Amino acid sequence: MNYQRARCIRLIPHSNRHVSLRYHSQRTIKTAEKAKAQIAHIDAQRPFSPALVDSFQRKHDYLRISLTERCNLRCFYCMPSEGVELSPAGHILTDDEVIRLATLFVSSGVTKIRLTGGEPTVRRGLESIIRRLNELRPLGLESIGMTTNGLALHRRLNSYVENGLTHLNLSLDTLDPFKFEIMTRRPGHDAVLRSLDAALSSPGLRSVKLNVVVIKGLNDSEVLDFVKLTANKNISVRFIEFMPFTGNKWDKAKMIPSSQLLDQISRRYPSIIRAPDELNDTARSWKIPGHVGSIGFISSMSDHFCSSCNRLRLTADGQIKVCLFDAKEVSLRDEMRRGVSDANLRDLIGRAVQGKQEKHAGMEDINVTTNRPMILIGDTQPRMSRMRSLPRLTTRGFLLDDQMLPHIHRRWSSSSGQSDPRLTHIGSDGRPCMVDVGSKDITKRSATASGRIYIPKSAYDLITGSDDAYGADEAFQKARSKGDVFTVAQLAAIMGCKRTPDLIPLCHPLQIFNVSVTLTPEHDMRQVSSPSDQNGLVYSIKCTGMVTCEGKTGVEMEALTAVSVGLLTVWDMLKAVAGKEMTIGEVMVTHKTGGKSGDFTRL
Ligand SMILES: Nc1nc2c(ncn2[C@@H]2O[C@H](COP(=O)(O)OP(=O)(O)OP(=O)(O)O)[C@@H](O)[C@H]2O)c(=O)[nH]1
Ligand SMILES: C[S@@+](CC[C@H](N)C(=O)[O-])C[C@H]1O[C@@H](n2cnc3c(N)ncnc32)[C@H](O)[C@@H]1O
Ligand code: SF4
Ligand code: SF4
Repeated sequence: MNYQRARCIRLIPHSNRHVSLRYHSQRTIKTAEKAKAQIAHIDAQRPFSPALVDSFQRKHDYLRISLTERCNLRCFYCMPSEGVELSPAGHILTDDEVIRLATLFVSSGVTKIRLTGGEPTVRRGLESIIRRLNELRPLGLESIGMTTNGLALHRRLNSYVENGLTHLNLSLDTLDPFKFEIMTRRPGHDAVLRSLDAALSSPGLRSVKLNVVVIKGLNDSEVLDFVKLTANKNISVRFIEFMPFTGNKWDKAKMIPSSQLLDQISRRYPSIIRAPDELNDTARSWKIPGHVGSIGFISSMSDHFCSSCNRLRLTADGQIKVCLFDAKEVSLRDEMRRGVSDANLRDLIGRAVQGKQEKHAGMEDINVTTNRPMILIGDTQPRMSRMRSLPRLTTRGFLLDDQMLPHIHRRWSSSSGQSDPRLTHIGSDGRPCMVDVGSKDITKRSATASGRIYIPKSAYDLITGSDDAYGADEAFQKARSKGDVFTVAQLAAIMGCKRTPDLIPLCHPLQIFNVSVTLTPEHDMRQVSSPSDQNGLVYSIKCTGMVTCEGKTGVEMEALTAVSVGLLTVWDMLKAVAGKEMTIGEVMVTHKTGGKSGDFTRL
């Protein structure tokens, strides 16, 4: 049975908004009431699958599909600094599985699909997925949206639109290229601006929205600059409240409530007026008379919109997630791979939807330790002035100013807890010595380090399993005969870590509790001198090592050794095919806890 949802333009202001976001004219209220009545009438005529209606009578006609866990940026608010462990390739839904599920959801009443990630544009065959989704229009699908960071969009946008993409949300948190690198931990600001231009001049797109996550002390100084963009661009700029997810160092003090931003904008633009929202929209819309575009506030934290929630999400590894903030998931992938029928699949979806909570927990109570990081779910003061304080160049080439340092970067301090440029392993006689840690307290400590080996595409394909073209090549057979690169390198890293005091002369022997090492193949656009393919992609393996112990001194040397040995092992295993082209770099401590000097995180 096909359950079709009523279709009409919904321009209903929400009723449960923060008071300062709420006022609107009597006329708008009448129009809204009329539209509501029309929707109720049409809904009554066309049944909606009960599987998509939850116990609070919310109808879920909006499906967000995460197409990948991978991303070519590393936004600090979205993923932990040590990265995320990716699902093995075989766990990710195939194109056919995505389309089968999308078809089932659309025939049950979903009218809107949004593709997200990770970064959806890094998914192979995205055009074809959009084209196949577009074929679901006769079943009731009305719009195909995508949320993207825009890094690799400008070249392919036309083709996405030709295949059926109708709505584009572009994420860009800053208009300052330096700050962009700090927030995303990658270069590429220019490319995103090019994508924005391409989107605004694409006649096929029905809407272009700009997502700006506002972080106190980082980009809140740019709010009025973003508002200015709406003067002559037909764009909706949405200011998003910073939300907590596993590993993103959320802090209430860094989140600026939407109402505060609205106050700030109203002071500069007193004539600002409330604009109609689309039904179930996450954003409250406002408009400045005379501006072509509009602005919106997504206040997920300070003033949630759960009562009108119509969203379901499908993670890249095929789990249905009924709420962004609920860690519960049900694997549709496993059932499909067991050969379940569509009817049983729909029942399973129905049971998950029935379990949906009324709303997310309060701001302080959201359990961020058990939910996924945002990247795996799919979904500050006057402009930083270089006059105020001289920017500093960090070792990774990032510019930081003094205001940002307390929020995002704690500098190392010496064992005495004071900032001290003295070399602790050189004694007063100028000779090498170990640091006497006898008087220090035993504390629980951890350190995470990471590093990267850049490799050519052919080697990347070989170890990630997409190397059919090289199957017969002797050098490749030799490299392969050494075994699974990832497993061997992981073991080598763990063993290397345990030998740290034998390798580094003045290191203390420590009793290590745990060593965890991950190796992640990545390909993305970078400005490094490593060889890239014809699309400008650079291929690398990132090694991350986390070590914990209880002791009188830290384990950062152990974490660094683990990473270095892991990367050297990848080199050894690949040298037959890529020896002269590989580069090892970016070895650094990214996170540290415990000890007198306290916690440290490097962005
Ligand atoms: N609480 C909550 N916030 C959400 C949800 N989906 C998206 N958001 C918020 O909306 C922001 C922008 O997400 P987008 O991917 O652009 O999606 P959207 O705003 O729903 O997109 P539209 O289809 O244009 O309404 C995210 O950063 C979240 O803050 C949701 O289901 N629940
Ligand atoms: C997870 S991303 C995935 C799609 C794509 N990679 C992108 O960045 O647009 C979807 C949206 O979530 C937003 N987001 C990520 N982490 C967030 C957080 N902690 N709080 C609020 N929004 C967040 C991003 O800014 C982006 O607009
Ligand atoms: S917000 Fe988007 S671009 Fe940034 S790390 Fe997350 S998935 Fe990638
Ligand atoms: S928090 Fe959950 S219930 Fe609330 S709007 Fe988001 S997905 Fe819907």
